[in-house]
Amino acid sequence: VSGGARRVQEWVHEWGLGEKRKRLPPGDLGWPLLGNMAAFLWAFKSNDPDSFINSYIRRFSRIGIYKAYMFGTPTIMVTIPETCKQVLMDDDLFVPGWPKATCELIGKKSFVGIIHEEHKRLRRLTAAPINGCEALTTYLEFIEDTVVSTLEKWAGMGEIEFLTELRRFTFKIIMKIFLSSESDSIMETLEKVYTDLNYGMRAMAINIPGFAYHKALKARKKLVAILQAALEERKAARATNPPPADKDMMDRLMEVEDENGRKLSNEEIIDILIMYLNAGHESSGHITMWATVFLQEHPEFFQKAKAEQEEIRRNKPPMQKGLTLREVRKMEYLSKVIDETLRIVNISFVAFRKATADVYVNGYLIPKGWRVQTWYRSVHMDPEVYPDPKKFNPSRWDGLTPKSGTFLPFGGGSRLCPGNELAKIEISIFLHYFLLKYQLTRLNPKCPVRYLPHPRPTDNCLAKITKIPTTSM
Ligand code: HEM
Repeated sequence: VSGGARRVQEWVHEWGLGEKRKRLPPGDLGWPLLGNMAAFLWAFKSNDPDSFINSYIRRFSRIGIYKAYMFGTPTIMVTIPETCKQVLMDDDLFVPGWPKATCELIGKKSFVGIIHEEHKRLRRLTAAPINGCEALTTYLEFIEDTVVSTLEKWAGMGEIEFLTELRRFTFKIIMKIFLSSESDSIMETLEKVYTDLNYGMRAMAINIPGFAYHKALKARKKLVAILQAALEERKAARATNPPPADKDMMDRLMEVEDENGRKLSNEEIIDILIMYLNAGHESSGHITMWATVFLQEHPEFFQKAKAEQEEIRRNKPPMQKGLTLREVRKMEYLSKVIDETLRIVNISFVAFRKATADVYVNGYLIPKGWRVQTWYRSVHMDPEVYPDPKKFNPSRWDGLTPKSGTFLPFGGGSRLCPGNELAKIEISIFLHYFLLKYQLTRLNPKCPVRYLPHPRPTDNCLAKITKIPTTSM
């Protein structure tokens, strides 16, 4: 950045810090207004997204904390396990600080906009019915039936967009948990609208026709209208009928009261649903696709993973119909495949926080009110933590228990993903049935990858799923 432009940016944003500004970490605030977004977008639109953080490491060494100007605000980026951990574990000094686009699209009353006790209460209410052992056992059969019938269907379909189909599959599962009594047509409409919402999530908040954010705002309006209608219908039904015995998450959210007897407003329920339905299908859909693709590209890992699943099938008691949670938890090698996929794909490459007071990390100042980005991606792609990081190698997990802060695919601290167990189970069950019976043939195996908002092949993984003729179930 030219000296003059840099000085203007620094003067505007750092002057108020007085002498303390000397304690800021190294870096620069880039160009006025744009900041460092051009460099970030350049890297993430190329085939080497890591070149963005690597340029800081090259210039200032691997200190794990740099200053920049991102998404319209001065930002401190933390990029190594030690600095990320310090930010993630301190709920008082760091609260969520997502860019405007994310907050507006996911909703201010969702978890991105609430903190401390309110956040804890709504997490308690919503996390156990998703991730608890009892809940997972309940969902297992539904997931399994869906996997078996979906794979069967795909095998008869010829060419499919594998990623698009997988997102439909994971959406079906999250709908079952959250809105089980809604119709298939609502589900289909919601799923389509979510694609537009998602593309706007990591975009600049430019509300002009033609920009991703504009389209995504329209998508949000549609989602709100659909969920509002569903909510009102349920409220009307409850006025005359007793509450249903079989509750989904919308029912739970409608019933919950705080210690003063206050119920959640429609707006709160809708924002929480929009957040969960989005977070609950995008990432798992993408990771399932990548795990399948990586296995198919590496026959030696495919065979090893398949042998484990065959062993599980052989040892199943003859009267037992489906898989049990215990069996899924015994899939040791498959779990390494999934962890390695999570590490290398980095679906959530970064999370956003805001400092509530001046705080020092590794001796450097994070000023009150500045944004903080925890770069999960650079932790996972750090050769000091994971040698040869670009190589997909499930065996790197043999005998390895990752040190705290070194493996953050689901984040950490109080914001740790509440769907992590559910996601792993969905992916494991899918791979179990896929490995036993099917294969994937991509039409464009060398198709370029787009990294924003999530890494995906630009053709959404056009492929054929076919039965492997020699295997019998
Ligand atoms: C492979 C799949 C998934 C990945 C990689 C993933 C990743 C993450 C990450 C990294 C975070 C933390 C963000 C932060 O630090 O602020 C997060 C939060 C969250 N995830 Fe997931 N997730 C996955 C699946 C799911 C599923 C299946 C659900 C729903 C059932 C879900 C619901 C959420 C919610 C609601 C949050 C916000 C938590 C909070 O702020 O308290 N995720 N996820």
